[in-house]
Amino acid sequence: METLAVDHPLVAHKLTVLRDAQTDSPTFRRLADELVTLLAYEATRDVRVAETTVRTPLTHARGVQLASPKPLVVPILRAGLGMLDGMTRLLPTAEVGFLGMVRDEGTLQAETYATRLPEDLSGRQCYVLDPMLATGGTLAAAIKLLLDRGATDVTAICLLAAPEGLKYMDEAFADTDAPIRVVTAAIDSHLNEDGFIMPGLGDAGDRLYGVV
Ligand SMILES: O=P(O)(O)OC[C@H]1O[C@H](OP(=O)(O)OP(=O)(O)O)[C@H](O)[C@@H]1O
Ligand SMILES: O=c1cc[nH]c(=O)[nH]1
Ligand SMILES: [Mg+2]
Repeated sequence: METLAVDHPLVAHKLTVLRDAQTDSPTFRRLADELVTLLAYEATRDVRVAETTVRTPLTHARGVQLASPKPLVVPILRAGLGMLDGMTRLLPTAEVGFLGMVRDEGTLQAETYATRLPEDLSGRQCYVLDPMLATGGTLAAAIKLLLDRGATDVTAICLLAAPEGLKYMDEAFADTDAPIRVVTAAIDSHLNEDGFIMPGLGDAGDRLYGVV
């Protein structure tokens, strides 16, 4: 598995405001959206394109367009939904599938409660959106599901990742041939005893949408 922590002053600035406990929900949503677009720029570096030609006002020019089959973007509900607009702004022609997953806050085990994905993902590049990679249980389960349906490579975009979760993912996909990537704004220090990322930003879903 490949991990990229994006080193850019604008990414660091937006992440700092997201971490701030004083940041309200509307500001949190806007910054998460902006941050995803910056991360998506790096995450889509290997997106498949096909050569094409266009007619300029003067002559012809060679260029590229997104290749078929189109990439699939998969936000993991609920918090990943806060990253969808920022991603599709950069990849407007991508298709979108949905995965609903929730982590049991006692056992830290992820459970899938909704799946709305194409049955066959053969040849598809997939981009999974989830702001928090904590133990890695949620993201690993989501990526396995996509690989089982034939996805050829999977890139996860996360706002924050914990070293424990990255190690778990590394081990989970050690024998997988398909390229797996994690692109994140930062790798934090550790998980606390409740499985929260430290220093982190708290519960991303609650900060985006409120406590349920
Ligand atoms: O790496 P893990 O230890 O599996 O934890 C990370 C998961 O926890 C959060 O979701 P949560 O279960 O809080 O659901 P929500 O998005 O509905 O708030 C987060 O958005 C990830 O999906
Ligand atoms: O720190 C964490 C860990 C899991 N889920 C979150 O929203 N935040
Ligand atoms: Mg949550």
